[in-house]
Amino acid sequence: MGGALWSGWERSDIAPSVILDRHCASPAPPHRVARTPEEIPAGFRPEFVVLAVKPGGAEQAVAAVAPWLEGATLLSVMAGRRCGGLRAAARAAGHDAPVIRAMPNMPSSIGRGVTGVYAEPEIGLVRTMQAEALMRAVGQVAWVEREEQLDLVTALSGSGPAYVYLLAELLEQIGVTHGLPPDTARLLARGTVAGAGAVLDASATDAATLRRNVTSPNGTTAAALNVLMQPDAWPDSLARAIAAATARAAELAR
Ligand SMILES: NC(=O)C1=CN([C@@H]2O[C@H](COP(=O)(O)OP(=O)(O)OC[C@H]3O[C@@H](n4cnc5c(N)ncnc54)[C@H](O)[C@@H]3O)[C@@H](O)[C@H]2O)C=CC1
Ligand SMILES: O=C(O)[C@@H]1CCC=N1
Repeated sequence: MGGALWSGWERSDIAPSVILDRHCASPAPPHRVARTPEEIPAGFRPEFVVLAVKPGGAEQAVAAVAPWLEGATLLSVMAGRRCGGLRAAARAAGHDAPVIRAMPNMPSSIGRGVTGVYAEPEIGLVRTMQAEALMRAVGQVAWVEREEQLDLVTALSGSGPAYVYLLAELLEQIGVTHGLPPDTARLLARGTVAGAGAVLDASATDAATLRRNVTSPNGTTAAALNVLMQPDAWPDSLARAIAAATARAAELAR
């Protein structure tokens, strides 16, 4: 995810930055990569320190970047991990860094992400605007008022691209199972998901109306939707999936 965000930030006019990751390719100057904290230039004073490690690595990562936290805001994209816990980790490392949490998603890598953002109440306007600008560089932004709402955002849009890819995967598999050549099934499945997404993007029409526009009375779509829209079919399985992901985000907080 850090790489996806970076690809957007690199295209924008972000101030000189240092990426700390053993696995990162070298960015274009004036940005640079550090394989270890020791390689971060002395005197570097970042306005934001972005945490994009796995949630379980938060404490270790905060400790590693502690020397650069003075005057900086922590911007975490980690699922679950709460502002309070991250702030405590920063305090334990010697700095009382304010925390903003963002939950982006993978289309951020092509500037088409959607990000839910939450800021601690005492975060000032300048930092709020800066965080918004960072996330707008990779797509659309929606602020949430309560931190726990980010768990639902994580389940809905953070993980959401995986649900859409699963749909493409299953359509392709079913096409092959029922006799289409694999290349044809792949083209049709991917093209359908991508094309339907593009229409959603290009139109202000709500999704239910777009669905109805495809659905001829007594036609093929109606036959399929009669299966998918049964209360115990997609409405139930998707609701349970989102609930499971939301609960997992809350677990990660602990
Ligand atoms: N993958 C996704 O679509 C999304 C992920 N996230 C969040 O982003 C975070 C990262 O997830 P992924 O990118 O999927 O994981 P990943 O495993 O692909 O990337 C983590 C990166 O952190 C680096 N790293 C780990 N510990 C480090 C340390 N102490 N110092 C420097 N670098 C370190 C690793 O080398 C790796 O490149 C997670 O907290 C996840 O919840 C949030 C939104 C979407
Ligand atoms: O699966 C995860 O935990 C992360 C958070 C949202 C997308 N990937």
